[in-house]
Amino acid sequence: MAGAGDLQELGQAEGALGGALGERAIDVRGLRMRYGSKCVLNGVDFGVRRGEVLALLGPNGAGKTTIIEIMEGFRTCSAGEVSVLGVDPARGDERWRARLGIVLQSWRDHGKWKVRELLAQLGDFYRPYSTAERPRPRNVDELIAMVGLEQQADQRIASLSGGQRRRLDVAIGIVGRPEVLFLDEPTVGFDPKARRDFHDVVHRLSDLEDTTILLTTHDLDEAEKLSDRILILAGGRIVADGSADQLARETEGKAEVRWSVGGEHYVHAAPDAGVFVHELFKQHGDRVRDLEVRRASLEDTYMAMVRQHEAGRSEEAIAAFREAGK
Ligand SMILES: Nc1ncnc2c1ncn2[C@@H]1O[C@H](COP(=O)(O)OP(=O)(O)OP(=O)(O)O)[C@@H](O)[C@H]1O
Repeated sequence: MAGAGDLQELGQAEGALGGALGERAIDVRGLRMRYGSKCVLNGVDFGVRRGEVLALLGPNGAGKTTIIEIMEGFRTCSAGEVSVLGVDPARGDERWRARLGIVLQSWRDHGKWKVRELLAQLGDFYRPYSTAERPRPRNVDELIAMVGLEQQADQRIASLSGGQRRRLDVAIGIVGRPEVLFLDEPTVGFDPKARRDFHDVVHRLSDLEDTTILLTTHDLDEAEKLSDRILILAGGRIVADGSADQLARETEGKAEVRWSVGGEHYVHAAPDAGVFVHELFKQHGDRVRDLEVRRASLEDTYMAMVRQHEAGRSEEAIAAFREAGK
């Protein structure tokens, strides 16, 4: 039977290319979670390398927040092994916690505080855990500029707009210069400029500070732009694991080829667009015009995987994914 363990091997092979397995910041094996009689996670395996940006995708209720909360130590899993920075989150102490950054979905109100005051206050928690490599906390003014809240720095939090509060959430998540950052739907409520600024922050954190980032999002375009690797969670299992390009290539999705000959327009879905286009030119030569090849997008891949799962065919989807990846 093809299972998430096989996909894990795929992830490991990929991980081995980018860095030694020992450099993993997060390791999850055989993770299971039940709420009462309801099984939400049914054997989840994956690893995340240091400095890697990983996007966790999946339909509403798939268990993404549950995974993140287990890794943060907020929830205890029903079974399996989880290691974050070499520590089981259920046993993580304050020193371990100070190495993490967390941006949750729900907003915890500190309405009476001013932006700068709150960040300075929260930053103090990290001061004892400062190292030469990671000075903690981050300078508050630099942080405020990083998330674009300069104009609101001395404003009360209760008076911020929804998007500005979300920027503050991100600032709170990174004030301690975390080694691992968890972002649960970080850009909900962001306008396009805030979204782009946030993408710059993520790239800066991973490229310049080697921060490992695990984020959940429903925005596939964002997942593709931000992450080195994407996991798709459905039916309590990881059903796909790879870069956006790999997922698009390795799913059974077909590329769409469009062209015209003698003024007539044609479209054809081809599993191997290269072979098809070669045949097309063999047949029609330079009479082929307006040639366009569109490979399966991440959205196509995502929809295909989730649809197969919903039709009760996730085993088949995993097997097809593995087969295509050989
Ligand atoms: N404390 C809880 N008690 C019982 N069931 C819960 C609890 N928390 C989550 N669940 C259930 O577990 C499932 C997974 O929830 P979770 O919030 O992890 O999903 P998600 O993938 O983050 O969803 P979304 O995309 O909607 O944020 C859901 O069916 C949810 O109803």
